[in-house]
Amino acid sequence: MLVDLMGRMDDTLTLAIQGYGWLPNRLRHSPQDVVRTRLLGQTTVALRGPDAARFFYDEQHIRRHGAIPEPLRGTLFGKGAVHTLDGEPHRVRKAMFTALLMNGGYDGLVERAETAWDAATRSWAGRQVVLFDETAPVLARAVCEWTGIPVQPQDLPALAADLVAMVDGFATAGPRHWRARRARGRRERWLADIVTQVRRGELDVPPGAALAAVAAHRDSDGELLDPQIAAVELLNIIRPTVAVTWFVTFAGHALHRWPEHRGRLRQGDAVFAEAFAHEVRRFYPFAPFIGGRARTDLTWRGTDIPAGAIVLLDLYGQNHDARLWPDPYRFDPDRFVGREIGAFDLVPQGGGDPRTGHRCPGEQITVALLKALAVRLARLDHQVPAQDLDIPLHRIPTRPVSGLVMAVPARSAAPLSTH
Ligand code: HEM
Repeated sequence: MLVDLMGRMDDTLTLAIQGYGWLPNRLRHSPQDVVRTRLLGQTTVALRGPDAARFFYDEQHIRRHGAIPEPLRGTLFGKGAVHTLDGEPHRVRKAMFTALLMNGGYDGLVERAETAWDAATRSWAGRQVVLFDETAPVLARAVCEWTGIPVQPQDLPALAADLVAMVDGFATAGPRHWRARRARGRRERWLADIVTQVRRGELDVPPGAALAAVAAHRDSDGELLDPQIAAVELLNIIRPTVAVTWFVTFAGHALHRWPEHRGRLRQGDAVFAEAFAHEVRRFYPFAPFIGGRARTDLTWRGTDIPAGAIVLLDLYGQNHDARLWPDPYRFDPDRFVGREIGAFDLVPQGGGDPRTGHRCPGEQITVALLKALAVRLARLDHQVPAQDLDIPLHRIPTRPVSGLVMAVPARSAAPLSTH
């Protein structure tokens, strides 16, 4: 921890050094699960636990406008994104996402991902492949087909690389960050142009496809989205879908480390596959925390939170809290078999109600894709040769260093159906 010129402690450097460990380390010594510190020179209060999540997701307490620092807006989310809205403008924009992404709105996406995966695995026969690198174009193909965004097959690898770069570079300075910014600029221009073509009737889009819905969406002011903002929101569908690559790679890691889970997945046990997907999302590190700003002067468990202060909710720490998850560092999908998951318990993608709050609207899609691809991965005949499978916790976002190299024998080409 550093001390600023006024003698106040600032945790920015510690966060950069400790990554996922930073908040759990700071909160370990707080019986009230709250810690007050400074980030980027600003008062910051970090909270953990289901009650804290309820407090955090109360719109009377926390606003999102002005909460996301520019380096994150310029890479991960985009300027003017749904993530940064509050109140009625948020609800109207969010309704577009929940209609497209929840409760069967995503029909067809998983099937497309399975088809793309099967085509890819046929080309893996007799080769060594990197699971991370192979999965991203599979998901990019599936989500572009599903949203109606036109992409030539030969352009998919570059698109997948740009979408991965936007996620990979949000929490760092240096080359990864600049790669992310360039990727975002390039893809926003491309998609803004596509939206304009759709509006002019120059491009055919299947009715009901996400591209058509975003192009036609009207915000709470009754206006169509500026093409730039429409591009940002289309990226907020295709980028995180491709980000499921991280979880698929973690699933591959889990199957290698704990091969005893392979059998039930291979059999296509749907209840177990869903539990496995939840355990991957709980166990492995992805989103470390989320942030907002205090609307007014607040108090949480005796700690004052001044109006305007940054408020963080520790997602990674909550997903590894032994009070919620006994033996939290044991990878145990069975903990989710028969367990009702509360709205504020399992928070890899935020908490609360996605319809009214900022919780991720892509959670059902994430689980459905992960279930389907974990089953296929378990059925894929492959070896995991010696490699660096370390998952460094100081790096945000992290992944197995090798990306998970798999050696696929020549005769394992034929995929097995999950149906
Ligand atoms: C790869 C797995 C994913 C992870 C780890 C993840 C994580 C998150 C997190 C932590 C949030 C912020 C919640 C909050 O601020 O309260 C979020 C929001 C969001 N996610 Fe995801 N997500 C994933 C997949 C998806 C998918 C597949 C989609 C869409 C297809 C999606 C679309 C969104 C959108 C639009 C928001 C903004 C919601 C709002 O501000 O109201 N995410 N996600």
